[in-house]
Amino acid sequence: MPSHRNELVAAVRRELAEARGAARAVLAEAESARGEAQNRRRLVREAYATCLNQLAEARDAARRDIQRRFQFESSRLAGNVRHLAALSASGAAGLPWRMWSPTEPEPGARPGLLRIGTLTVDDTAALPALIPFLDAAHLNLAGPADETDAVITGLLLRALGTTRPGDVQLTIYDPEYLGGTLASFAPLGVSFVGPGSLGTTLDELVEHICRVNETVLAGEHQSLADLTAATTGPRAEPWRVIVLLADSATVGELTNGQRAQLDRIVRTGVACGVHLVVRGLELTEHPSVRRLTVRDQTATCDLTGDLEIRLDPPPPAERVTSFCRAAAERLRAGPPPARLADLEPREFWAESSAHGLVAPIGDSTDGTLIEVPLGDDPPHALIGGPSGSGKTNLIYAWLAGLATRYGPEELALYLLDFKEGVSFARFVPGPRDPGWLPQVRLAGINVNGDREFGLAMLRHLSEELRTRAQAAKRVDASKLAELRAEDPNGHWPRIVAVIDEFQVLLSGRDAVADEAVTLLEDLARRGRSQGIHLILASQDVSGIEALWGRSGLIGQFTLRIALPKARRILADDNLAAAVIPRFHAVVNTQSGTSGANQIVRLPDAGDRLVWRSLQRRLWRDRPDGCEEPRLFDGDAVPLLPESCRPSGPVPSAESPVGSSPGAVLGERIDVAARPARLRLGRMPGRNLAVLGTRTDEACDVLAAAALSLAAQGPAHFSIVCLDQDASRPAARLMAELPSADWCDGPPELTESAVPHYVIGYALDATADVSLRQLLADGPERRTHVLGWWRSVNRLRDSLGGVGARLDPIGAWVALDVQGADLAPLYPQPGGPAWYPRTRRALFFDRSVHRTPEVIVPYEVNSDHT
Ligand SMILES: Nc1ncnc2c1ncn2[C@@H]1O[C@H](COP(=O)(O)OP(=O)(O)OP(=O)(O)O)[C@@H](O)[C@H]1O
Repeated sequence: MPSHRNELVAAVRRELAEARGAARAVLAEAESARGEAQNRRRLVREAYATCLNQLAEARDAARRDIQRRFQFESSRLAGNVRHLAALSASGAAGLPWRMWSPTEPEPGARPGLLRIGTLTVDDTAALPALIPFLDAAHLNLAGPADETDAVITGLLLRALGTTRPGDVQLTIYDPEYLGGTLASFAPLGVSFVGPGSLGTTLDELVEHICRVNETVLAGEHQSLADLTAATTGPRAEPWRVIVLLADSATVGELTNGQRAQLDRIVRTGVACGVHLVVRGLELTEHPSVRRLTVRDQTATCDLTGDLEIRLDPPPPAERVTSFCRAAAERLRAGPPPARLADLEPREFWAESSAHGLVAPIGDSTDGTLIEVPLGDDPPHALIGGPSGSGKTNLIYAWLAGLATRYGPEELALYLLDFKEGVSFARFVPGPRDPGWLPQVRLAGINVNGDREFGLAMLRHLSEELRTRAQAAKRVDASKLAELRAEDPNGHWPRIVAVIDEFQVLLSGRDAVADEAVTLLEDLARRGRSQGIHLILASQDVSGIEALWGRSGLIGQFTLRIALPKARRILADDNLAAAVIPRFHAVVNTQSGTSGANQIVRLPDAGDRLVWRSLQRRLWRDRPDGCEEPRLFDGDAVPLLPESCRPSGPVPSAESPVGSSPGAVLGERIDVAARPARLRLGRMPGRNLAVLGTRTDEACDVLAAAALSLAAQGPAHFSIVCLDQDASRPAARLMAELPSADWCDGPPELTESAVPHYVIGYALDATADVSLRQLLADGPERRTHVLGWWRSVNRLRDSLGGVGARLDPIGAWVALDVQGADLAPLYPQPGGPAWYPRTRRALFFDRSVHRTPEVIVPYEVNSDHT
């Protein structure tokens, strides 16, 4: 039994021990789970805290970013708004009062907005608060009278300061103070309306609106603003601004009729330039009414919604008074003369010259531009005025008007100035400005000594006239418009040739003057129908007298422009030129008859910078292939062209240039600036004598001849230099020639496989007889002498002395030798008409010339070594 009990106890103990063990295990497990859970909780807590921190940081960063972007965007937008505001309310429309001064409006520009104060949006810097007025709105103000009146004073001053004197007519109705409120505007000729006259004033305005609609706009334009934008010149009608400073009594006194008239003005006034500025009275609802409520130096406007406008202080009273006095003074003096920019059209190069050229040169006293025509009638113009009267300035103004209207396809300009000046140099590329006036084909400056260049230009135009006449004949056209219609792909611009001080060309009873008159007569007579127009200007009565003697010529110049004190330009009984003031001109398209005068005020067109910026605009727009103009500068010495130097590969003996290579002697005075050449064939007399004592020029002529011959094919040169002064240029020439000998005297005549040229400096210093043989027999054996003799007599001595024949000298270039001294070398008795000029030479080749030709010896070495 006890053992049974013991077993039971043992079993219970065992079970208990097991149970305890199991419970312990469970406990341990639970403890470990709890630890784990606690650990997780801690981790989660920590993660949560980190997350919260990160989120806070991210939120802060995002907020900072948003704030930065907001600030950037808002300051960018504010900058844009400020920029737009500066454009919309420029100058007097927007400047603060301490810097304020009136601004002259651009011609045809629409009025902008007017500043009344500033706006602050969030924390951006203050923006200008602008409101529309002229050509845009009526203004209806509400608020205390003194504050609204201050706003009205500022607005009126800004509106008047941005328009021309007289462009705004002001009417003020001020029943309370009888005009006292805005009295500082009185000098402008303001109409002050008394309490009993409001009805009449409103009736008049309604009448005015009817008249503008009926006669000025006449159904063609929606508003005066559109009409002004579509035309040049002053505004067709001034703006009418009516300021109604109403009080409670006025409101009660307004009759139904007056109210109805006011409503009509509200509806129709803006398009006709009639604007109301009303305080103390509610205007009827209309899109053109802008409402402003003023209180405590601030305002709200229906345009800016709830944004508060901080109002500008009113303009200082003395500023208003001084402005009004100055404006009244300007009004009395009339509008200022047009500026060069006022002559520009709205759109450049939009005109066709098929039927003529029309361009303004200035304005009349009322500011209307005066246009000058050139075409079939009148075809040519004569400008006259004493020195300093403004002829050049007038030509500049005319050219500006033409060059901005007609592109290079429509107009070609040939400009020649015989004055000792460079008036036309600005139109061609120069060291400071590579641009040019795209219409200019040719410009001659410093031409006073080179009448031959005038002649060359006339010959060129005459050639153009012939080409046009032939083209017109082919298509049976009798004038340029018809030729252009028949040949739309042809290039037939109108040509305008301006010759300043043209009398220089006609002075002197010589061949140049004779030929010039003949060519001028032909161009004047036939140029009309072929689109070639002449503008001749002169200060010298004798020049004009020269024309009067040729009725065939003067009769074609039906457009006359006389500057102050010009004589003989207008008809004898037309005295207008004697009485016009400075910088004015009489334009007369009826050959100067009295009764056909138009008086023009000329703009100042001489300012180089203004011209340069205009020309740059035109130059940038030049069409592809627009060539640089040819410039002839009488004071410039042309350089021997590179193509006339043997620096490149010289043609070989197998490809000779021909049997008579051409020696280049100088530049011809012609439109194409071609080199003058002397052909040296195997014929007797094919030698050249350079005559005169100007060593430098003689050396240059010989060097140009030799180098150009060497550039044309294989040749051998013998250099003979008998004058110490010429030894340097001679040595330099020798160094540049591919095949040359230095000889102490004229070489013997020998057979030569290639042409042999003897270049002789101061050949009159030798009595060597071999020279005579070279001259006489050389050319047929391909040996030619190109020599310099210091006088014709010495040349004769070289050829055998008194009685010697000069036949071996077939061509000569004379420098400082008088025409009479050249008689022995010239076919006509008495010698050519030639008066030596610096850097000019007379070239005569017996075998080609009928009369000698003036050339400009090239400078061969620009460094003068
Ligand atoms: N409309 C004008 N407004 C202002 N200045 C002008 C005007 N016309 C000419 N001038 C000035 O008067 C001066 C003389 O003008 P310009 O050279 O055109 O006269 P000109 O008749 O060609 O004289 P000249 O024959 O002696 O060369 C210049 O200084 C020029 O700037």
